[in-house]
Amino acid sequence: IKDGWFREISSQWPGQAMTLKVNRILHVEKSLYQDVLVFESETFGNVLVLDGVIQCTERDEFSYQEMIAHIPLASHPNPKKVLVIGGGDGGVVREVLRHESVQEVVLCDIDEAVIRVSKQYLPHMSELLDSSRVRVFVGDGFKFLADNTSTYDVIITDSSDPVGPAESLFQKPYFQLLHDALAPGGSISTQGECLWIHLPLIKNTNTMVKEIFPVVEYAFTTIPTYPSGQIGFCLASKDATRDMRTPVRKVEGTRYYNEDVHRAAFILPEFGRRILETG
Ligand SMILES: NCCCCCc1nc2ccccc2[nH]1
Repeated sequence: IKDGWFREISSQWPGQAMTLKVNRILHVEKSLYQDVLVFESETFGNVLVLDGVIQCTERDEFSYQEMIAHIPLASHPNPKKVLVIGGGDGGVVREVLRHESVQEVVLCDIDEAVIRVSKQYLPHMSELLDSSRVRVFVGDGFKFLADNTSTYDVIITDSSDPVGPAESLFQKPYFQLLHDALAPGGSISTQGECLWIHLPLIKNTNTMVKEIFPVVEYAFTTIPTYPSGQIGFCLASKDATRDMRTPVRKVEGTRYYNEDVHRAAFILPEFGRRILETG
């Protein structure tokens, strides 16, 4: 942070950097896994930063949390058990609980510092982590998945980027574990990076996931504080007949997501469609 501005400089997006005006620094910590920073921004509320990368801001987090949750959930006929890997801020859990069919949400995040800091500085994201339908585990998602096969109707991987603690969550063994932890007819969504920045990574992930799942799709949302103002999702289903582009249930109380936005999220610009939807 220099002259009152936070700059998101990263080798993942060379030559560009999102900058946010800082009112005051709220928390600085080196956890077991990453550097944790929370600051109060001038126009985006409180901001959570992990290893120098913006994870969420109070003003625009709902776009990402709603889309990563409701695309797999609203297109699933009857989701009862949901698992969230990562997402220690609690935003995805808040969205999962909007589905009345969901009986239990389990959250597994490797870093207790993210959960603790989110409870303190991101109340509108973390408050439902204490809901009676929610169980929170601190640990490695790999181990958790291996210990819980054929269990979940939807698994959402709300990870940071493939640099640091989340690196392994973008590789084939992880997607095989996801597949095996799903109940029949289960679906997944994962933080899938941005077409403007990570197209080769997205292509490789798409190809790799197609070797494991019969249905694989990519969708994206707009979000001002992620690099290039967009972020996407890798979506897949064990059910070869699942149409993840079509919501089969309405979702109440959202600020970004609706059934038309759901469908529109899969419509890619030509440079993305050409790479992802052909062989
Ligand atoms: N450069 C884009 C990063 C996207 C990160 C999405 C995200 N935001 C999070 C907040 C807390 C824990 C895990 C998270 N995963």
